[in-house]
Amino acid sequence: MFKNMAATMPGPEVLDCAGMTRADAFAVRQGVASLTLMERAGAGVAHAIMARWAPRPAAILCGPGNNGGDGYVIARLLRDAGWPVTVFSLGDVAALKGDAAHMAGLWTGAVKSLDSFKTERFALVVDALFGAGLSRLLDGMALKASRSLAERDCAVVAVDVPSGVNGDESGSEGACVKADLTVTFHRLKPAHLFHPARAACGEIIVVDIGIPDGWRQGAGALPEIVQLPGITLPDTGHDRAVHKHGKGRLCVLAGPPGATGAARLSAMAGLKAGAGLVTLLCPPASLMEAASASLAVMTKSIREDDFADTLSLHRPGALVIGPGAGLNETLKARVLAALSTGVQAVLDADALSVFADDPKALFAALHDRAVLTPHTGEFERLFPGLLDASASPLEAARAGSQQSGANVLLKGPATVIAHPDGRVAVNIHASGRLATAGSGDVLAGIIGALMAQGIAPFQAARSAAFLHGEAGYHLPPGGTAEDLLAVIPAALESLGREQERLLTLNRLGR
Ligand SMILES: NC(=O)C1=CN([C@@H]2O[C@H](COP(=O)(O)OP(=O)(O)OC[C@H]3O[C@@H](n4cnc5c(N)ncnc54)[C@H](OP(=O)(O)O)[C@@H]3O)[C@@H](O)[C@H]2O)[C@@H](O)CC1
Ligand SMILES: Nc1ncnc2c1ncn2[C@@H]1O[C@H](COP(=O)(O)OP(=O)(O)O)[C@@H](O)[C@H]1O
Ligand SMILES: [K+]
Repeated sequence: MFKNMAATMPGPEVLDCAGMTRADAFAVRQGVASLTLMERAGAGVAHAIMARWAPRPAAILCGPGNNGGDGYVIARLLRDAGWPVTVFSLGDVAALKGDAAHMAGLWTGAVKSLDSFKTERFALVVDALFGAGLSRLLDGMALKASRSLAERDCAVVAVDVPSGVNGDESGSEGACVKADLTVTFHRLKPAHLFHPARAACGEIIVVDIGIPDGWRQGAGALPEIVQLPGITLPDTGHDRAVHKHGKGRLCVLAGPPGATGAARLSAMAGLKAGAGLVTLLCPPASLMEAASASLAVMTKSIREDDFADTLSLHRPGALVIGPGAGLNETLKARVLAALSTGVQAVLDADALSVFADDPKALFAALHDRAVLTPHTGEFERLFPGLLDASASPLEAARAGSQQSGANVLLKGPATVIAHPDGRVAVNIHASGRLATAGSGDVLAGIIGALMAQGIAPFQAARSAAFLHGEAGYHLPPGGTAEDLLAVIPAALESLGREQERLLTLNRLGR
């Protein structure tokens, strides 16, 4: 079920271009020659190619900077391994500087102008035109080459990033190369995580180029990829010394009649994710609908005006508020009342959208015991323009969390979880089968359940995103949100088993 790239990653952090430059400079200060880093980078790409394809006519497209320098290393190593290699250069080879000039000097074959590059003569093309710090849109020969690659069915391998993609950015105004394989160095960059840039990368490999330990010094809190060893799962063992009230009480606010399905999904997800007791708090008119469709989930009728009192009566460890709740003033008042009690809360869907006209009123009441779970549309309503103004969802979620004072979980194929203190995590362990109505309601319930079981909100959100993602891999084709509920126990079981295996390996020192 672990169908992501975690297995090929040397470490969980995400580095932006500035961070990569700092790590590079650190390595050089520690005595690692930058030429050595470039040789290892090129070797990493050449080995990745040879592991996937038998020798075939290959074109290496080299740009004017160090990305092009890597290209000359790749050309030399492939040729030494018996590959028929042709090198094309964007610009004059004599104009290359530093390490790139040195590596070009070690290439003893011919160098043709990129202008003469024709895809139909090659079965594999290495894109070493521009690296992660792309400074402007592709144009001229580079644009022409990227277009011709898109028209032909040859394998394309991008060095560091597909040219046209900036490593810090999730998207670009302009054209970019579409790669089958992208080989990057040391750590993933934001562009490798978020669509549409991610879609241009194809398979992604991270190559260790030997930057010495210590490169993190002074880097601050780096965003990290959520990985199994770092998540906290509910205790689902057979220990008999437990009571349902000790396993976490979760409350979920139900919506008006005809719209209770979303809250019921959250509530059921809460039980499946290990909460001992889950109560749907129902407006009186919804009670029968909610009760008749729920067995293990409890239902309670609540009065119109005293939500804080309702919460003090039920004393939940956590509250989920928003799924199918209805956009009205009552919901606004209930969200603010809940926040004023300090209860740990997941604010989802309508609980976010209802503040579209006055997000500051929400922000003034928020605290770090709350988790906001917007998809991009809801995020835009709370933080107008922030996504567009940010290089990637990673930056947007970080800024949103700092503006609002709450944990923010920004949903998508890669989900970002940000804490107001600056910590950021990205979950990429998720199946596209999660793109089905109601799957976000299930996620909200899982987060609430983990918080109700005593897991701190940021950690609960990270862990829930990973568990929800794992459940997605257990979904059969055509699986709905109801099916997603049904596979949460299997997801818990497989993650628990894998975590146990990793712990055992760790104890054995392997
Ligand atoms: N850091 C490390 O540890 C390691 C890094 N390594 C490698 O180095 C790569 C980064 O190298 P880099 O900084 O030289 O950048 P790269 O893109 O090759 O060249 C910039 C040049 O391109 C130009 N230019 C930019 N956009 C353009 C456009 N659209 N159209 C036309 N021109 C454009 C730009 O021009 P300027 O903006 O200055 O006018 C400048 O001249 C990195 O991705 C990795 O592969 C490895 O060796 C391992 C160790
Ligand atoms: N293509 C995808 N790959 C992985 N996860 C996805 C994808 N599309 C959506 N998801 C996940 O599915 C959930 C959808 O939530 P949401 O947009 O709130 O849907 P709904 O409101 O219907 O419940 C989120 O957790 C999101 O991260
Ligand atoms: K490239």
